[in-house]
Amino acid sequence: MYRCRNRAPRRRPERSRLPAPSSPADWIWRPSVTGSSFDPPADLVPAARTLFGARLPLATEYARRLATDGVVRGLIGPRETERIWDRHLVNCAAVAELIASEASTADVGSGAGLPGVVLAIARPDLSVALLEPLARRTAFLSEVVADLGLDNVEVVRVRAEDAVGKLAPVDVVTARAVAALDRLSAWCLPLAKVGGRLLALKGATAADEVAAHRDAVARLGGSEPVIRSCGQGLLPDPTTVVEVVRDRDLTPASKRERPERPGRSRSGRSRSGSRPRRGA
Ligand SMILES: C[S@@+](CC[C@H](N)C(=O)[O-])C[C@H]1O[C@@H](n2cnc3c(N)ncnc32)[C@H](O)[C@@H]1O
Repeated sequence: MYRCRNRAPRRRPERSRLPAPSSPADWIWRPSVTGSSFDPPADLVPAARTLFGARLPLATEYARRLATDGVVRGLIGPRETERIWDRHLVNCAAVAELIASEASTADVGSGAGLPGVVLAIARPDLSVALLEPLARRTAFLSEVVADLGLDNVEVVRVRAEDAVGKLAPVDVVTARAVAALDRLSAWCLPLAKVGGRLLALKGATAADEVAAHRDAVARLGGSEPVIRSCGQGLLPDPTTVVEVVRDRDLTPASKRERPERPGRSRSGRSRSGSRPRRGA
């Protein structure tokens, strides 16, 4: 059952094997250059400046939200607070180098906003739809998007497989830690335009996943997966991404988005609200 966003936040993280969040005073931070404990650690400042530019303060505010609210509300593990910047912010922002300017994107299984919110901060030219089925997470995402003033982001509470035909096909679908490559391709490729791409942030399992699932990806209308490394020369630990191009449209006609006829809404009513005349 979904929680009401007005209720007191749950105190324990979702995975019960994780310890309960400690108080902010117990969090371990690497040295900061400007004195705020939520700033990037000194060794990541050059990368953070390159990736976020003038929007670095927004990224820092997002880091603060993840490390405070995000932990208290069980959206991110308490141990993640000490690696918010390397494992989450710069790691996700590095993927922006694979995305063309002004692209439309959808982040499937966005969770607390990774990588979608990070990409929206780093790249205000993108439009970003955050797709997430769990109400508690979409509540957090909506608050963050409003508080950070991210006007290039839309939060959509939906399962990826139910979004086909409801969301206009996008140039790029991103996903991190959501599903294995075969299931991910089944969910994500139908959300991309033909010629659009799935960028799956995969880490060390990338090569094994490609070997295990390339046939399934081809059957789902995807290209041969290519492994990309993002943030080379910038990050101590570059981000590994599996890229799949949507080669073919295998979406059943019944699930495709139906373009509106000029002057008519989908209900069959004209924009003025009257029913079309027979034979008109
Ligand atoms: C392990 S979390 C990863 C969250 C985030 N991407 C990250 O890297 O921190 C997986 C997320 O996928 C979401 N998810 C699971 N099944 C999904 C589906 N069918 N469609 C969209 N999201 C889904 C979950 O609700 C959850 O938020």
